[in-house]
Amino acid sequence: MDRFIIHGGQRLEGEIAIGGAKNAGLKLMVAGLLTSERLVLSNVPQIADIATMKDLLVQHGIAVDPVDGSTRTLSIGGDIASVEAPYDIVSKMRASILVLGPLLARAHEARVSLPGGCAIGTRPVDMHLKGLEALGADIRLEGGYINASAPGGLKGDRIVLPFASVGATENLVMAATLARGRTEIINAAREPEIGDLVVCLNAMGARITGAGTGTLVIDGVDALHGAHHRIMADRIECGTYACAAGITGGDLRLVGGRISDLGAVVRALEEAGVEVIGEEDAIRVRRTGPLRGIDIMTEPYPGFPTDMQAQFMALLSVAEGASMITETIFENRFMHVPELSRMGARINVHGSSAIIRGVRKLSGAPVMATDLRASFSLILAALVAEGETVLSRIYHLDRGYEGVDSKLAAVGARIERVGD
Ligand SMILES: CC(=O)N[C@H]1[C@@H](OP(=O)(O)OP(=O)(O)OC[C@H]2O[C@@H](n3ccc(=O)[nH]c3=O)[C@H](O)[C@@H]2O)O[C@H](CO)[C@@H](O)[C@@H]1O
Ligand SMILES: C=C(OP(=O)(O)O)C(=O)O
Repeated sequence: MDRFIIHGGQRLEGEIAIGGAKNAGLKLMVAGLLTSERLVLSNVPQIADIATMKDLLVQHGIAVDPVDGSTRTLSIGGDIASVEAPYDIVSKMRASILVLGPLLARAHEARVSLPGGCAIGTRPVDMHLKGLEALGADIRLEGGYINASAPGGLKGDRIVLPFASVGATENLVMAATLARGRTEIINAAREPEIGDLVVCLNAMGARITGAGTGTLVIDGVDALHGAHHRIMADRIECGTYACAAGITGGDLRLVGGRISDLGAVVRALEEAGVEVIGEEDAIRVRRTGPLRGIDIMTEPYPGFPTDMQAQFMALLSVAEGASMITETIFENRFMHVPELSRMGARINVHGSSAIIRGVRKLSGAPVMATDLRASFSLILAALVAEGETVLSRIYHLDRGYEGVDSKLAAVGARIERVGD
């Protein structure tokens, strides 16, 4: 298993290219299930989750072909040969559950493994299932699988989500594109990745309005057709490297990053003493003064994203004064705390809140990645720690960050990937 060896103390300066968004790209690939024509996606990030999604689509009989020899552009489409999403793929990547709605919509049946919990929480899928039932699906849980069918096709309805779930909104919006009549999703999630999905679905012939608001209205159509779509820039990758500039007192241009997608992250950076400047097709992030402690609460978009919580925990570990971070989205998303503490951070967790008392310095240590964002928080801490940090289990990072070592090394970090 590969590890990162990081020597702290370097100020980061230069440019980092922000790639296509994992959390948009995965759902956009799934949208390829909705048409027999080709959906061509560009700006595809080269990360493990995208490769897993390719395996899943291929298992359904859908072709996923590189365009002009490059896997940065994928041509997706074909006839559905199997409606089963097996346990070995779904257990690797929870976003696999998103094939359920599209399979039901196009093939009128689906057999999808239940994803189960993961390191950050139990993550049930009850809202996905109830919403699909409202659209007329018959759903039975058997042997760890969701067996779903809608022999006469899905039928539009009004669905009120009890919580603005990103995945449930995406599953239902995709299912509703091919349902008969009108579907309304009330309390829909407003994350920019859903907006990106809606743009693509509409380019494929869907009729969806309300993206970015809490109500999505979908008028079903008989069939979707092929389209070309460029995957939006990854706002979480962008926010993560913004934290790298902030924690090292550096100056980074994050090329391709969009300030409007960062929302509450910009405010939090500024309050903490990090300057954020929007440029044409880039965001410049720099810090010249001290880092200041702040309070953060994670919330659905446009609130502060849970996917940036761990990175801010690292940043605030070396800020002046105390900070409080409250995690409201996932019940177990503080696994980075014991690892950051091993590097000298002073953090106490009380239920869903963590109190962080800033320290003057962190020290390098052997630490372990536990999930995707937690892993990056340890890299951020390592960038300013005295001495050497060895980060193991970096397969978590490979799920969602492309070329972490090369991107960081190019702006001055001392980071090296080593195998066993
Ligand atoms: C691949 C992808 O895009 N993942 C993102 C997506 O995950 P995901 O789509 O899984 O997140 P959700 O918004 O659905 O989950 C939010 C909360 O709702 C709960 N819930 C969700 C569905 C359901 O049927 N029942 C239920 O109780 C979850 O357990 C969690 O506590 O949004 C999260 C919240 O912004 C991000 O952290 C993830 O990075
Ligand atoms: C939690 C995340 O992803 P997933 O929903 O795929 O686990 C994430 O991207 O931080």
